[in-house]
Amino acid sequence: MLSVAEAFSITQQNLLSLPDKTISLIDAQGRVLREPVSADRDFPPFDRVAMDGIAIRFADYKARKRQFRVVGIQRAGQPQHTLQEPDTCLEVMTGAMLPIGVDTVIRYEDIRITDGVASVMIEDVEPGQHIHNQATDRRAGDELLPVGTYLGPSELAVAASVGQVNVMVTALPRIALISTGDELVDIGDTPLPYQIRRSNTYMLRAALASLGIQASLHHIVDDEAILTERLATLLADHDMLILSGGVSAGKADFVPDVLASLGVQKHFHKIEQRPGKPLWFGTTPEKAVFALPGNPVSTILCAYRYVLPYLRASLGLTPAPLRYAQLAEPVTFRPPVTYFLSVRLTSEPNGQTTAHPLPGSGSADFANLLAANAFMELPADRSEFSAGESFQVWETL
Ligand SMILES: Nc1nc2c(c(=O)[nH]1)N[C@H]1C(S)=C(S)[C@@H](COP(=O)(O)OP(=O)(O)OC[C@H]3O[C@@H](n4cnc5c(N)ncnc54)[C@H](O)[C@@H]3O)O[C@H]1N2
Ligand code: MOO
Ligand SMILES: [Mg+2]
Repeated sequence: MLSVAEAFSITQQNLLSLPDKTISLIDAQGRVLREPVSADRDFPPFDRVAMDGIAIRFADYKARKRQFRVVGIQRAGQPQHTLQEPDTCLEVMTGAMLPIGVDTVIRYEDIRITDGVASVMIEDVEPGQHIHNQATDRRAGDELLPVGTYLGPSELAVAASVGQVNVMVTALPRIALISTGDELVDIGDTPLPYQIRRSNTYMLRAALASLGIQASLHHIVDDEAILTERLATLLADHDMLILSGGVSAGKADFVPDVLASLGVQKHFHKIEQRPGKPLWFGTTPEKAVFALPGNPVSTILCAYRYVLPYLRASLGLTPAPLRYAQLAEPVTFRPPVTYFLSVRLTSEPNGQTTAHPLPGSGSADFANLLAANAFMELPADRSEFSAGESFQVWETL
């Protein structure tokens, strides 16, 4: 059976190849950039006044001059003015171009203007103060957003400022989320004693929404012929299928055989891990299929540990930064497989992240996920884990 690292690496070597798409910047929140965005002008594009007040020649101030006749006003959004005569000043507004002939700004709070003459009240004026000089931050032509950038609020602001009305991003994959199982009824139905409402596909849809993906929801009963027919259609209409249930050893666990019969090449089935051991992954030349174990804790673990990193990489995003936390209490886990322990992460005043174990009652105990907010990955080659030891965590945000 495969280790977690081996299974993960197989998924990452068989990514979806997704086309580029040009979309309006207003719709680009959460998308992944496919062409670099560069500065069309310097940042800032001119010597920019940074405080409301007056602009003077520092040489006048240095020569003990403290009173300046106000000869005009330079507002933001106006062409650049010029200060002609010595011992005069211009009022200047934040965001305006610094006028020609001045080099220092003094705030309104530090002057008094009486009868058109500004008197400087402070003695610590520095040359060039309160001016945000042209090109201090970035230069015209600098690459601002490389390919693979996730477009969040700051990135969209920068793209907007350089005139990117449209951006080229990775097209989102069309994904079908499919629950399987005769015991599962619609959430609007009242289950009979031997039935439950399906929940995994709702959980998966929410997890995928973090990447901007709106997956469709489907349900298929445990009938091999029906499963074959429905999966054939869903496969034809989507880039990726994510199934839940029907991948273990039961009499109704038809999913692996049906996927094989549809020409989906199996890359692996089963990983040395708990929960989520029966995870199945396969591809066709253009599509991918993850068949996740049906127990809800297994489903979500496999989604966050394999499926989301797979989608991130397929979209061209850099991997999410690794996260670690310190165990709050000792943990014992005997089987020689990787144990994904449900934990609640808390952040300490010293900056450390602590993981409080919430083992729950097994991989069907999805109510336990309400208190937990991450899985801690405890390595397979040990069974004792001490308080204070640090291990990788996968947040289930
Ligand atoms: N003899 C063995 N039995 C089992 C093994 C094994 O290795 N040998 N593996 C166990 C493990 S581990 C898991 S995990 C489960 C995986 O089962 P399946 O993927 O085949 O899933 P099902 O049998 O269809 O269902 C399992 C469980 O999950 C519930 N479920 C399924 N889908 C949903 C859904 N959409 N929403 C909510 N709950 C769902 C289902 O009702 C079952 O209770 O197998 C073990 N058995
Ligand atoms: O993988 Mo199963 O999730 O241990 O119950
Ligand atoms: Mg089963």
